[in-house]
Amino acid sequence: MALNFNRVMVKDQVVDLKKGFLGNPISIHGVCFNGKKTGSRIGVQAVMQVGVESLEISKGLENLKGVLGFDVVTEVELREKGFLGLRKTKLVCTVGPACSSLDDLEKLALGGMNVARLNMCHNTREWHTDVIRKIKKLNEEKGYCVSLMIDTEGSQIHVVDHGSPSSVKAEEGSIWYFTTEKFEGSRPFTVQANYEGFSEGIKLGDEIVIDGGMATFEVIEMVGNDLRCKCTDPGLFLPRAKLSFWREGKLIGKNYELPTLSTKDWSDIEFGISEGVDFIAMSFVNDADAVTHLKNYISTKTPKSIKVLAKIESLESLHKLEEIVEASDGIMIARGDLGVEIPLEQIPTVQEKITYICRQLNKPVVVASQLLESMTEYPTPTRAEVADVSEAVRQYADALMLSGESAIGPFGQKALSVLRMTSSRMELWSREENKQNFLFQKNLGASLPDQIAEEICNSAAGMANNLGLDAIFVFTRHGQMASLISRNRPNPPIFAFTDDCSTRMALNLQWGVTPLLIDLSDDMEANTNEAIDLIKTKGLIKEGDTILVVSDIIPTSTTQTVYQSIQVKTIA
Ligand SMILES: Nc1ncnc2c1ncn2[C@@H]1O[C@H](COP(=O)(O)OP(=O)(O)O)[C@@H](O)[C@H]1O
Ligand SMILES: C=C(OP(=O)(O)O)C(=O)O
Ligand SMILES: [K+]
Ligand SMILES: [Mg+2]
Repeated sequence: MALNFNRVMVKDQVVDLKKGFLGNPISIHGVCFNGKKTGSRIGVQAVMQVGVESLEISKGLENLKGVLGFDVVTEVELREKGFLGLRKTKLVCTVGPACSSLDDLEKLALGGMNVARLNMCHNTREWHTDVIRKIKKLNEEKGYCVSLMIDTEGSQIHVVDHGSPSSVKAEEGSIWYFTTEKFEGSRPFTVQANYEGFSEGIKLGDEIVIDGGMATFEVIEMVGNDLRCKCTDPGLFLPRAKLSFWREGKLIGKNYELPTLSTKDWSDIEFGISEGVDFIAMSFVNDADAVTHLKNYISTKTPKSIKVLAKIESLESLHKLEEIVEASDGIMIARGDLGVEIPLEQIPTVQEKITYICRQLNKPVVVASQLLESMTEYPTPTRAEVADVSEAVRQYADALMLSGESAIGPFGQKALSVLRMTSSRMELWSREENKQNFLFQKNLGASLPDQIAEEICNSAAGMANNLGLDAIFVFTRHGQMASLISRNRPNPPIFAFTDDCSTRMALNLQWGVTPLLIDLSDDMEANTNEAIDLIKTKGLIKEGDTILVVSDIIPTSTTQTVYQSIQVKTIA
């Protein structure tokens, strides 16, 4: 439901919420309804539903941001399909020129896009700002809940110019000149690379592989820093094609001399922070330190919790997988570049291993690249692509990602619906056929309350499955409890009630979790009743439905007892 009002009556005075009250930015802090004072967000809903008698004003517009309760898409899905029908696997769409209008973005949101990804490799700052504003507008004015992710360019050796804006064919035996020197207009058989040191350490006879195998060249002459090469395996140069260097069948680790985050990446990160994005995906992470460094940096720059996803796309990162997963807030399996660095036949097993480790260590994992590649051009996917998507769902990835399919393809919405339907189908099958693979439980918590939380969440998932309950309600400030339940991949949907906007947006990437914004107090009984009422008033829960309620709200005052509980409630 959207907060689609700009003005309210405050003590008989009309207040423009955008302009503020007496020159101060304002938010609705408390609302009197039927003589009873309620908190901010509950109150806001009362405003919309029945009108209010009076408002109390406090500073900061924060409370107005975001939307109470369900986002519009989940609400419709729930109404149509019931609790068990809610899709568990989350969907990420790369936004590009083919889908950047408000209308197209709304269609993707309606089609189930949970996270919009902006790849900072492409396009201008203004273009990215415009897309971010549009998505926020859809969330705030129309009640969608689409999180924002920026993806850093990373240090990669790639083609800047190969003499054409589109792809160019390299024929067997043709001679090409690789340089970093910029050239004007068209210079046939010349390729400009982005990185000065691209040819350092290269010897005669080494190979240059384009985009992980699109074409291959052999170095036949060194001309200063430039290379003259002969095409030994014909193929295509796409714009911005990636270059990798091989000797005697082995990758030469050239990328490692470059920093994980370039000057441009830092400036893009600065931009992401100032625009208040929810996730930063970091390209070419090679160790945990790079992730920790970025996370620390973000925490000094903004109070908002921005999640850092490490992209696994280098050979090096596979050697340090566990430490990288532990240091980050989530992982993206960037199969595109990974397939340049390791033999393609290893991708499926590596993917399975990464998704499993992420689940054990309780970090969300996104499977990315080429899921429905043929749909970048054609309106239907190949059978093999559908099988690949299903396999990622069977492995319990948290999320699936579209790249060119949505960014530049004319069938982006259709590709999204293929992801949606394929994942729902696989989820249903796993559940009905009892194919779920259970997790080897690894204990994560160090302190007693953390260990209790973990045990509660493991038991909650088991109980919900064994008893065939309708839904799991979890109250969570930082999202930890919700993700611990999600880690068990239970059958019923997980409704995560939080009063923190960034927690809500971060939970959008977690398997089976529907995040809802609500007013939370230290009184758990009141919280539970409010949550049930919220769903009841919408007619989405009925008498006799049985839900599991999990909470671990550590009270704000130290004199109160810590309240960690698990209850079963049958709706009266
Ligand atoms: N913001 C953008 N502006 C223009 N083109 C884009 C944008 N984002 C993505 N693209 C296009 O979509 C393709 C797929 O995008 P992406 O998933 O980011 O993969 P990659 O950059 O690795 O090819 C890109 O190659 C590029 O052609
Ligand atoms: C997702 C990936 O990264 P990017 O699109 O940024 O190269 C990938 O390499 O698969
Ligand atoms: K990138
Ligand atoms: Mg990549």
